[in-house]
Amino acid sequence: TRTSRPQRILKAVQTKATVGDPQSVITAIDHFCRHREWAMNVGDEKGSILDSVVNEVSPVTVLELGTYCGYSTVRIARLLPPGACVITLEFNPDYAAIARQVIKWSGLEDKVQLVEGASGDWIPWMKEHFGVQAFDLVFLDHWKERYLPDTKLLEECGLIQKGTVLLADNVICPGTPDYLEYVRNSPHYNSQYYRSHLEYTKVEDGLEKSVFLGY
Ligand SMILES: CCCNc1ncnc2c1ncn2[C@@H]1O[C@H](/C=C/CNC(=O)c2cc(-c3ccc(F)cc3)cc(O)c2O)[C@H](C)[C@H]1O
Ligand SMILES: [Mg+2]
Repeated sequence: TRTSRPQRILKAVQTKATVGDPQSVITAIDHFCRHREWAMNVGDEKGSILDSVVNEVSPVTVLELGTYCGYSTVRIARLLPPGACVITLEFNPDYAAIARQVIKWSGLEDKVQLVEGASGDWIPWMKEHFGVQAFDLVFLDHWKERYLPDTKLLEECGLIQKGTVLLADNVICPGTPDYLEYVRNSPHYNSQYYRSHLEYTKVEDGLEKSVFLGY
């Protein structure tokens, strides 16, 4: 049977990128998705905004919701200092398997903990299982209708504390209206929109950065 798009993305990495060179992995995926087949990676334009937020926060523990092929996992992990790590949740086993190989090719496996499972099942176990006190940065890029319920779950589990930064992809396209309304109207968040474009296109999209102010 035909290969899947994530399998073709992995092949592009393995033929075009250099083992142990995260930037070449990012460049290979962006080139493939811009010139061969579009795919829903955060991409280079929004990826630069993601990079600037990671550098600004200099997080020790990062949570990523929705690994997909591991593109944004590599973008985040390549900027983390020794001792810092990104826990990334992916519930589709085929995507998780591809992402593991992309992360391995980039040489960043020591900074990444890829957990195969659903956010709703794993978030309540984060403290106990991973010894996480609170996340410094959360990157939301999974099913758009899950952004709000998972944010509320993270709050309930005490995984969002004063200073935690939430960075959400696709707040315009496909859009996350209930999440946007929540973080923009809540007195507990200071929210900021970074206008950009849908990956590899001229369509408007953007990232929303929301800093938790405490209770
Ligand atoms: C209950 C499960 C929830 N918990 C979960 N727990 C763990 N993993 C989860 C959970 N829910 C989902 N996932 C995983 O995350 C990934 C899902 C990612 C979803 N992303 C989009 O849908 C999107 C669409 C467009 C787009 C824009 C314009 C278009 F025309 C077409 C497409 C652009 C974009 O940048 C986009 O990120 C992955 C495929 C999926 O297995
Ligand atoms: Mg996205």
